[in-house]
Amino acid sequence: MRRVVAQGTFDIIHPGHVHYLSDAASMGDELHVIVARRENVTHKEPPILPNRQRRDVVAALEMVDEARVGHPNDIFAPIEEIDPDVIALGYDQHHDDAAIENELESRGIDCVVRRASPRDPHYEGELLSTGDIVDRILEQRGDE
Ligand SMILES: Cc1cc2nc3c(=O)[nH]c(=O)nc-3n(C[C@H](O)[C@H](O)[C@H](O)COP(=O)(O)O)c2cc1C
Ligand SMILES: Nc1ncnc2c1ncn2[C@@H]1O[C@H](COP(=O)(O)OP(=O)(O)OP(=O)(O)O)[C@@H](O)[C@H]1O
Repeated sequence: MRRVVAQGTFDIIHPGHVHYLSDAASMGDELHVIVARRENVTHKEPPILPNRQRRDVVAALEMVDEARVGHPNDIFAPIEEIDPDVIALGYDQHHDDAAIENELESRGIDCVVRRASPRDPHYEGELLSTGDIVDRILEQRGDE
């Protein structure tokens, strides 16, 4: 049973997330998703929605076998628990593949690090980024 791990913030779910998770799922037999805790999202605006709500929506997606809110301070704790064969990074995720591979090796976890592919808009106006969705909400509802 080839286990794949995917991860992210997954604030407002959109087709880009669906593409990423489908891509990750195709890399093995079982897809486990780690949903970033709000306090660990420091490289951009923090998510709007609660950890639990973001996890619940990800868990409901058909290609996801299991989803969990990540560890508060050791991002490799869930990796040790899941013991994946593949970690599928998102096409634009800010992580350093080599650094993750080194950490996996130092923890004795036999797992490859791969990158998923990007999903570009299929039509005018399709929004495939949470940040862009929030911007559009602010534009259209911001002054209510
Ligand atoms: C291998 C791996 C393990 C992770 N484990 C956790 C974790 O245990 N807890 C957590 O809050 N975030 C975890 N994350 C998510 C990161 O904290 C980061 O917030 C996330 O990758 C943001 O990606 P995004 O900008 O695409 O949403 C993990 C990420 C990776 C790549
Ligand atoms: N359009 C897309 N195509 C492919 N993968 C995507 C796309 N959008 C997001 N992802 C992937 O989904 C995962 C989670 O993304 P995240 O929760 O950061 O949402 P986001 O839409 O990328 O947010 P933002 O654009 O505000 O940074 C990341 O690995 C990211 O690479």
